[in-house]
Amino acid sequence: MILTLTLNPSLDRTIEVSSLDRGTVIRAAAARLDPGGKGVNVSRALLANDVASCAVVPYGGDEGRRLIGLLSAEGLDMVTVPVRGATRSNVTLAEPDGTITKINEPGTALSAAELDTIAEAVLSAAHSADWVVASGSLPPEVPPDVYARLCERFSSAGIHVAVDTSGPALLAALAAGPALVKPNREELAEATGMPITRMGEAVEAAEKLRAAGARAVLASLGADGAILVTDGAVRYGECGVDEPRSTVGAGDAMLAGFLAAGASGERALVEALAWAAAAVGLPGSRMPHPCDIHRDRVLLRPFDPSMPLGATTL
Ligand SMILES: Nc1ncnc2c1ncn2[C@@H]1O[C@H](COP(=O)(O)OP(=O)(O)OP(=O)(O)O)[C@@H](O)[C@H]1O
Ligand SMILES: O=P(O)(O)OC[C@@]1(O)O[C@H](CO)[C@@H](O)[C@@H]1O
Repeated sequence: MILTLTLNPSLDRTIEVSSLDRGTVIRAAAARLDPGGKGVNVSRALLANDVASCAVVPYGGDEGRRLIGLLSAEGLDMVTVPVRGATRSNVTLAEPDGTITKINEPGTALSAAELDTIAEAVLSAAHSADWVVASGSLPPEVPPDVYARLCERFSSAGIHVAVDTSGPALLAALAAGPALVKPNREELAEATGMPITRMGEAVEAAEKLRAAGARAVLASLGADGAILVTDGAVRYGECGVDEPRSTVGAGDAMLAGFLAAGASGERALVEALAWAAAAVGLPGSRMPHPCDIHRDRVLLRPFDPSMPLGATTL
């Protein structure tokens, strides 16, 4: 079983616009609402592919109740923790050429008592977990070492921890020795202070994250695919998408596919790339089902350090 923790979940509203003209009234072509937050999406992708998962989800206010309603309608196995502050809403503006503009609210602060309750919920749900996934940004005032402390706790109990976050929370988590981190290109650059313009720099940055404590690094590089850097091996692959609809949540689908396939080696990388590409082909932060996933489109290639990386995407 894969347990996910999302300290800062969201309602994800996707608004399709024909163009984005600042300072004008824009009439939207369509809109959709998805449950969101990185760990929540990992659990949704696992559920869609019949892999056992449970999501720990703090929620508050009308938005929080709506979030839990949407997740219940999907049939997600959850431990919900009521908190005082309202759950945030994140907005994606999607243009016809695939350009995405995303506005993420900061979320509302969690008190020390609320954090303790959430940690207890994670600890009691983790008894049957093989992996704990700590994903997404931290709400305001949450100490940056919160994922690091979870990591220490679970690693000593023999439960693997995967972390997908950014900034100080990622740096603190690295020092606690997570089994896996899943940075995107911006997070790799931010965590290492290196510009990432070529594949060789991405691998070098991933090695720095390993030197800082992560055992394996699955780095997502947008349309350029992903690298898996482990002890003694660098693997690279990509997967084309016929008609990209939304990259939002593609990294979460990638992490879910990787864990579902055993979290190591080529097979897990193929699965990660196939799930991520499938998510890119779906609107909003919809997670892929088996019928959306095409493993035969994945190409694993020898890694070329001089390969330039394209423009970054969200
Ligand atoms: N335009 C694209 N075409 C094909 N595959 C893509 C494209 N964009 C993303 N992907 C796939 O999705 C994976 C994850 O994308 P990205 O690096 O943008 O993750 P992310 O920033 O963590 O996403 P999110 O935080 O929204 O989940 C990439 O490694 C790649 O495999
Ligand atoms: O603000 P964070 O926590 O970094 O990211 C939150 C978020 O952008 O991540 C998911 C996609 O990965 C969305 O469902 C959600 O809106």
